[in-house]
Amino acid sequence: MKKISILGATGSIGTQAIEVLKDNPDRFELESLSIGRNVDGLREILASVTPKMVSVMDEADRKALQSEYPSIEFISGEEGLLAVAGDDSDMLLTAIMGSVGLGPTLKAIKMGKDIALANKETLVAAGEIVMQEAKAHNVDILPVDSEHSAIFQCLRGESPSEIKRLIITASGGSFRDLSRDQLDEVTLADALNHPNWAMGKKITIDSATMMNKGLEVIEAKWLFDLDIDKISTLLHRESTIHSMVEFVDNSIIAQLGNSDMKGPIQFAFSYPERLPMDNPLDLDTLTQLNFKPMDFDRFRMLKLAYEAVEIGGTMPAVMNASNEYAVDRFLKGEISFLDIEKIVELRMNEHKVIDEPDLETILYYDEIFKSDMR
Ligand SMILES: NC(=O)C1=CN([C@@H]2O[C@H](COP(=O)(O)OP(=O)(O)OC[C@H]3O[C@@H](n4cnc5c(N)ncnc54)[C@H](OP(=O)(O)O)[C@@H]3O)[C@@H](O)[C@H]2O)C=CC1
Ligand SMILES: CC(=O)[C@@H](O)[C@H](O)COP(=O)(O)O
Ligand SMILES: [Mn+2]
Repeated sequence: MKKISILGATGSIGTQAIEVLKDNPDRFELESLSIGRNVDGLREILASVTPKMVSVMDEADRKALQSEYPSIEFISGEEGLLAVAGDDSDMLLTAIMGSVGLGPTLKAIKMGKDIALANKETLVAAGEIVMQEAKAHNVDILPVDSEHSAIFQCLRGESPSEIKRLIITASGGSFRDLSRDQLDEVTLADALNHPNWAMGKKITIDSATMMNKGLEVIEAKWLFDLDIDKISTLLHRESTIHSMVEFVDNSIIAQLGNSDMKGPIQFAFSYPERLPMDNPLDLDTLTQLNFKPMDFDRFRMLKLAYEAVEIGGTMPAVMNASNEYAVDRFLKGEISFLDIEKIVELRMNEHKVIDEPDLETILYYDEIFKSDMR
């Protein structure tokens, strides 16, 4: 029995992960979990599973929940996230949103736990440090992000030296059929309407700005240890091909599936085995697969991400933190859609890069650029 813990259990990935655990009760056991502030969502989870420990964001929630569920240990704040990361499980699913996942992920790695990684912001902010620690502690980082799970599957049994390039597919997001001029008028509700995937709010906005693809390009660089010029993107509106790998002999291997994250989550949990699943892709009704070259003038956030990774040092962390800051303000209705891009670009331009930053330096800039403090 594999013991699994979840950071971000009330979210889109977290709730689907709990479904996967419940679908496979003879294989996986939930050890502990964290949530933020969605206490009703937590109550729904606790109606069908009983973890040993639960971390919540606020102390007031912890106190109330502790009296409601006396058999579960409740902890709060950052200490709570670190306690879940440091528990007795074999694997940690990082389904928390944002770079707040970095500290707990490193803690779990140092404890020798394998990581099922959904939280891409962690690798964008500190990919080099995280991958070095994983190597030092002999820990597997198993991708949950659909594109990276696809690439991971395409690369099974292949030699890294024979990779010509990764081809990360992009749906184009909520505004893919609009010109840049038309983006002046778009609303939050429009932005949250992803054409193919039901996901949390922050990643849905990232998909609409194409920053999601930027984060994914950087995530792929670290996960697969490749130079950035071997990582390409391609518009593919159906999201049926989750991603592809082109090899030196021009062969292209793709992984296909429905827009259902239970597949990548379950594969990360069961790897190297595959377990049966429902919801197969129906090839009989799949009539078309469309492809279009990426348009870097239309989707400038993706260009910024390539620039950030080329510059290196603290720049990817600064880009990520600035994006978290701007998306949060857009979600609160404080800025317009195009302001997200303006803020990220402005903050990146202002930043004096520190080369080869240590963890403390990354955390320092992460905090500053995620706030109004700078
Ligand atoms: N959704 C998807 O299909 C995919 C998501 N990902 C990545 O997975 C991660 C999670 O995404 P998603 O599930 O969509 O996000 P959601 O917003 O749906 O869920 C986020 C989870 O993290 C918790 N959380 C958020 N901020 C904090 C915080 N500061 N402290 C403690 N807990 C916090 C939330 O708690 P609460 O709600 O209780 O406040 C919730 O449980 C992201 O990094 C995303 O990029 C990657 C690929 C696909
Ligand atoms: C499900 C998943 O992995 C998301 O990251 C998804 O890929 C978003 O799609 P786009 O960013 O291509 O719109
Ligand atoms: Mn993805």
